[in-house]
Amino acid sequence: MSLKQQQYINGKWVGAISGNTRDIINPYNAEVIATVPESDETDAKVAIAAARAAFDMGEWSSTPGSERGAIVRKIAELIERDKEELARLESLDTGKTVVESRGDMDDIAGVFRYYAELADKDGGELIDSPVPNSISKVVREPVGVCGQITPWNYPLLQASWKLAPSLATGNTLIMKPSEITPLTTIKVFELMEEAGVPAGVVNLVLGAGNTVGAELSSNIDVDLISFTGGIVTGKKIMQAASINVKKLALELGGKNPNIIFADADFETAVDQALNGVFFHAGQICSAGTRLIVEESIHDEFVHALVERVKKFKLGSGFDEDTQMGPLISAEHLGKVEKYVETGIKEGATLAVGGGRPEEPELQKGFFFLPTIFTDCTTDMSIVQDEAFGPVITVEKFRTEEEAVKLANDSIYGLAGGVWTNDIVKAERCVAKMRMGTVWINDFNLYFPHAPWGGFKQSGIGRELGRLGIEEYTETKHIFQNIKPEPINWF
Ligand SMILES: NC(=O)c1ccc[n+]([C@@H]2O[C@H](COP(=O)([O-])OP(=O)(O)OC[C@H]3O[C@@H](n4cnc5c(N)ncnc54)[C@H](O)[C@@H]3O)[C@@H](O)[C@H]2O)c1
Ligand SMILES: C[N+](C)(C)CC=O
Repeated sequence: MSLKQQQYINGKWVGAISGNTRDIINPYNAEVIATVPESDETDAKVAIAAARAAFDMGEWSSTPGSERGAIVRKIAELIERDKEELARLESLDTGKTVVESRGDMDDIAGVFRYYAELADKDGGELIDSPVPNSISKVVREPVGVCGQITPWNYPLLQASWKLAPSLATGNTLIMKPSEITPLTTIKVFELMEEAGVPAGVVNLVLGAGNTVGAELSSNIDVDLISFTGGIVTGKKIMQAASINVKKLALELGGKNPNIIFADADFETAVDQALNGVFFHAGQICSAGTRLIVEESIHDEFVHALVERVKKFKLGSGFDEDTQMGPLISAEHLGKVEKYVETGIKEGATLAVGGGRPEEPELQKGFFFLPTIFTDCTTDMSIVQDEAFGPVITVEKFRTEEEAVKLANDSIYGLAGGVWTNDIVKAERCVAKMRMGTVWINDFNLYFPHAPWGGFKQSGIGRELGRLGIEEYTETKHIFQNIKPEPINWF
């Protein structure tokens, strides 16, 4: 592997101060694929100091937006140049199919291109001042030092949603990828160095959440913390960030309803209900794992899903005919197994799957069969909790109102879908669905131009789109008196 198996602090590739390392595991066969530094709070403090000094020096924040944009565009070009290497690295690290990883790399380059274009587009706003002889204007400035913490399921994609807008707006940053999937993030730091990002502006620290992540969340020199991950960690970060009232952006989990009306195009809805869940073995925050199906087509719909699921080809992400890879780790496999056991205990009916595959070649990896539960109700924990694996729960409904009520019965509010050929009905449902993204006759589509984020406990703030850039800026009002004179009050 030509990758530097190190972290990047203040423009230098370094190991952990303690000398500790961590093995990175291939989820397909549990083999070690890399060994990287395992840092702790001490290394995080050094990286934070570097980012603070770089920001306070002001070189990057005062670089014209067009020049910052050119560097961000260069990063996009380098990602496109190294797309195949990056995609293979992502599949090696996560187990997802290389076809999916290639798609991710296209999306990631697109995110850098999108924010490169926005880097010089905000010249501020002149206000029509109510005060005579004055100029009132509003400008947006970088927030400062940003701590960025990412999960293991879409390692580089989630990193790109943070790196590109924060760089375009002139911030400095410290990124901590998930300790189990750091490889493509390391590679992109190599590319950012090659693109000419100045030393200290971008810093990469590798280590665990309760050490490096906790330091980033609580250190008073960090002005903003942007986190993507689980709800439990999100709550801890929110608490830690209160130390200096950091700005906070949280992209948390989801339990995403997918409503199928009887008048939807049947074949398309079946196909897309599968697509909406089983990519990356269901390890997707916005996976449509909560199917809510109109009673009149329920049995036929479930039958069609089950017949398709039985034929899924599980295997190595590098085999072109593999449709679904493994789960990320032995620990996560254990969690999904427990979730399925709970479903059975709660009285849901197992329609297909429910265990590990039997093929000898899949025994070393962390594989779990695609699974469908029917006879599910909202009081079951399997309907309320994120499975983060290849598991669908199916509920039935009779009326439109009931469908929407079921869909909203959740602490989460990340995403949802509605399938129907009656567009007025779809619009009525969407207006009542409490989620950050709702798809009509589609599922799981996202692109850099539209914001992404959650209602309710799925998060705070938005990534992507223009809102994604606003997360990384502070708003300043500047008032100028152009005819100053004494008031003679005192
Ligand atoms: N909303 C979104 O866009 C989105 C996208 C991807 C994943 N997710 C969510 O991410 C979760 C899966 O990812 P995960 O298992 O890596 O999540 P996680 O919360 O376990 O870990 C995410 C990151 O937080 C770090 N971390 C852990 N404890 C920490 C602490 N005390 N302080 C600071 N950082 C800490 C981890 O090291 C990792 O880098 C799912 O819930 C999924 O829905 C959400
Ligand atoms: C946001 N998304 C869909 C790319 C990944 C969620 O896990």
